[in-house]
Amino acid sequence: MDTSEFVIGQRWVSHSDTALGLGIVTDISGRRVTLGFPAADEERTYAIDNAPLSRIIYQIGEEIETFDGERYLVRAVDDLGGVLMYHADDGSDNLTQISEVKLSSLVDFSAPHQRLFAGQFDRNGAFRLRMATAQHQDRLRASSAQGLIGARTQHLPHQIYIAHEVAKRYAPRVLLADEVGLGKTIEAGLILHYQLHTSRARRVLIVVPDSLIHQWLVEMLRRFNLRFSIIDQGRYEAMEDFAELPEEDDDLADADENPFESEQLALCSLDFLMASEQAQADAIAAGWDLMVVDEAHHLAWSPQAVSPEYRLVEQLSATSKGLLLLTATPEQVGVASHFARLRLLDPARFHDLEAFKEEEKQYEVINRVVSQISEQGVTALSSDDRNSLKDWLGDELDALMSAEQPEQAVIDALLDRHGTGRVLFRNTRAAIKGFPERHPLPAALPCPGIYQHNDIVHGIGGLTPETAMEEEQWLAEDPRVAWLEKTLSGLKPAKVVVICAHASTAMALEHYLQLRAGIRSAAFHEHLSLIERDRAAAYFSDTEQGAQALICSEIGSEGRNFQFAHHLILFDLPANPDLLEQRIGRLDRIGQTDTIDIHIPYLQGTAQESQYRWFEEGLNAFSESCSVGVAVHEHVAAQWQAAIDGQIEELPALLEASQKEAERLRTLLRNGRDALIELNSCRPEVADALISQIESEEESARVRDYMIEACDILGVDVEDHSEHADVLRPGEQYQAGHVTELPEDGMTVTWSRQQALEREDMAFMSWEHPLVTGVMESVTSSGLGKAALASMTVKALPPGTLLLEALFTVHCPAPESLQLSRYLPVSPLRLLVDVNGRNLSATLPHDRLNDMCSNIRRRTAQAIVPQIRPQVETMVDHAEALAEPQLEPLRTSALARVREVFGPEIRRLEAMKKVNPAIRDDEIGFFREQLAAAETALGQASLSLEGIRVIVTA
Ligand SMILES: Nc1ncnc2c1ncn2[C@@H]1O[C@H](COP(=O)(O)OP(=O)(O)OP(=O)(O)O)[C@@H](O)[C@H]1O
Repeated sequence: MDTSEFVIGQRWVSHSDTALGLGIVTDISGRRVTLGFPAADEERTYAIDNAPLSRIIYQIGEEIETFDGERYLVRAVDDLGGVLMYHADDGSDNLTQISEVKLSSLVDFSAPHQRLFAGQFDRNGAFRLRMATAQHQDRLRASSAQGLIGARTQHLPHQIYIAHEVAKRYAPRVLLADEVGLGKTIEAGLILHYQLHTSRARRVLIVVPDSLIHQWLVEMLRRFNLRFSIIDQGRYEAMEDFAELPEEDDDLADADENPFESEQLALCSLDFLMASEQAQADAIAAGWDLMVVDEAHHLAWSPQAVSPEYRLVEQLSATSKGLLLLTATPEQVGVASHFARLRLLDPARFHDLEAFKEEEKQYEVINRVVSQISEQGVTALSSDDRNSLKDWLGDELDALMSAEQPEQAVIDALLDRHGTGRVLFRNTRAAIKGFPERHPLPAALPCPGIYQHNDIVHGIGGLTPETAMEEEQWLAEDPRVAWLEKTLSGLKPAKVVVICAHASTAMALEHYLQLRAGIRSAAFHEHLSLIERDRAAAYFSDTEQGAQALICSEIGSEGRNFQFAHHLILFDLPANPDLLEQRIGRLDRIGQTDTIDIHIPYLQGTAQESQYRWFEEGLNAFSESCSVGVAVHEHVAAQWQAAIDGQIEELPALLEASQKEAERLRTLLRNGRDALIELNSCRPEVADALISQIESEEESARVRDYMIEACDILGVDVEDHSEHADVLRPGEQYQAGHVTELPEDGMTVTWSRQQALEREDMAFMSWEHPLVTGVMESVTSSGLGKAALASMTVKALPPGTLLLEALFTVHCPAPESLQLSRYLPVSPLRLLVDVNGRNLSATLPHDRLNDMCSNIRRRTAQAIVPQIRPQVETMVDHAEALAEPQLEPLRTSALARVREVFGPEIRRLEAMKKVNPAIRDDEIGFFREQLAAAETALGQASLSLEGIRVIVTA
């Protein structure tokens, strides 16, 4: 660089530190030049020979801005002794003279060629990364697997189906009611992940029982990378401590005034909310996009009595757009409560309990017609059935019959428009198959004198007679205690879950086993703090040093994962059959590999024996999951009470009546409601197609290849760990701003889903891991790789020939929630042109060019750029001219796709509304608004130049 190039007053930019802004030459002495950088309030001195500086000269037609913020268009440029004078237009054809000295120091060279001319160009690899990022983002956003690839879960069809079906809805409001242990938490997690990943939701509240807080926190993080914050009493107390700080710390206290507002992803327990009016008010005031309530059977409701829990969730759900209720036993507290939960989801549809009950009676007929259609086709229907169809589907039937696949169209319409199809999903073990057997092992024990003497072995209390006695006494004399000790010793070292109804029983048993019998055990009950409970569960799950037995009160029968154990001891039996199912469900869940032994000690001639026999012989509830227990109980309530009260002679009649009623209900449900719900809860062909799509996404486009290249460019060291696994660590050239999720001490990652399922200590690097999405977003939104210079040797081209490789993407300013990328993908368009405007894109594809290009030394490149500027500008013009005609077809097909998706959806919802008020007005309104907004946004779409690589032949 020649000294004479620098003149005081000139504007230059540092390409090694662009954040300094536009510098001004303030001093030249000897072989050194000094620049002031007003934007950064800094001064720097450089050796003239190798100053990393580029001269900034605006061209005719470009916009300039003065330091006082006025903007002008350059019309002419004069060189006055080395300092430029711009003749600029203020937009009203008034020409003003502006010396470059007066230019604003805040410069943003956003156009790729401006960056190139300002010396802000990168090496070849950065351009390649930019191109690859655009291509991957484009493919991923258009994929139906989007939102479902990031979870560390096995692909189970029933879960993937539900997740996809629910997550794609606007503000979904559904009841996830799979049988115990089939993965409702996972389904909810998948839905949350999808909605958050696609920006359909941002604020989420999860409400669960106290005992499940930690499990949810961990599951959301390790499986879905979702970081929830727990809001509990401790958080409020910490806020009070802040409030007492001196005044200058007030901001800190204010910021946290409503913790539900300051968290985007909040997790709290229903018990805590019930105990704190302040927390209730805060949670309601905060407003949510999506709320999840686990173990929703606790929300009891009847027309006469509404539980406080129900009332609270009702208020909360009114402030949340979406709502996911989870329960394995929807009818545990009766059909009225089940109806009331549906009412929470959709008050317009479920407003009348009696009408709901009446409607359920129709299900059998609907199911019969559905089966007939799927077996024989629509045309084979009898005229009676056709008339019924007409009644159910109204005028819409004709349109459905002329659909491409009329059978499927009619069945879909029936499932959609009738019953609980849209809001209720329930998968059963019977439908999913592959679950291990359950093996009941009863142990009849003599009733001890202490109980007989007090006559406390009958009635509901007779199920837990020990609670009426002194602890010392029953521990010594209740034969179940000695039996328990012996059974546990006999099963050693197998892990055993012991469940009893009351905390006092669990505590006494655990002390006894630990201290007197020397059996390693842990207690799990409501009198322990959350941390103590988690510690107990962790001690139990430890395979080497852990406890053999976990003695739980009833709170251990909900939600917890104990499938690594194969033995369950029911120290007593619950009165409610659904509670029995919940207890067994701790072991009988996804991941259970062995037959489950259910040990049932009971005292002969007492309520315990009647209850055991009722469950076993009346309901067959030990060997098989029983969904009709509560309904059967309602039917035989008087006989059951008599048997429990000690009228043993009533037992045979009770058992017979229960068997009959259970059979009748099972047949009814199999033919009616359950069949319809099952059809709606998993369509295997849709689920399989989705899974194939996810798998091919995982297999075809290798996230590892992409990330290895990104790591190389962003200064992250990649160390081989083992097959499928690497260790990522910040390296010497680490660009932290692009890799925000990488911890300082690095992380071990696996690229294989299978390994991720086995090795929880490794992060699962999928296309949806935050580290990967973070890198992609950062590459696209930053200037990295926007401009590059490369050299290439090709015999056919004379040295010094210039080529320009350009990357265009479609730019469509619209809210992310519109999801326009699904219809108008960024559609990366790559063009290769020469100075004469020849389109060489097909002759030299990107990959081939990559192999041929090599980097140019930075100093050489800096010297070349000013010389080739006019040719580069010409080539950019050529590329833009070639790109422009490609926009219209993209826009037209995007518009067609938007209409294709929204149009039928709106028509369908409108048709449904005529026969079924399940459809909310805001849902239809939402789709209409989305369509209108999408059409407007698409009209404004444009092509934007996102990157250039200038290639100079050598
Ligand atoms: N797709 C999956 N991949 C891996 N593990 C899974 C998957 N689905 C479920 N599991 C595991 O199976 C167990 C049961 O799942 P989950 O807790 O979601 O069931 P649930 O239906 O909510 O149970 P409950 O009715 O007891 O509340 C958990 O340990 C969960 O981690």
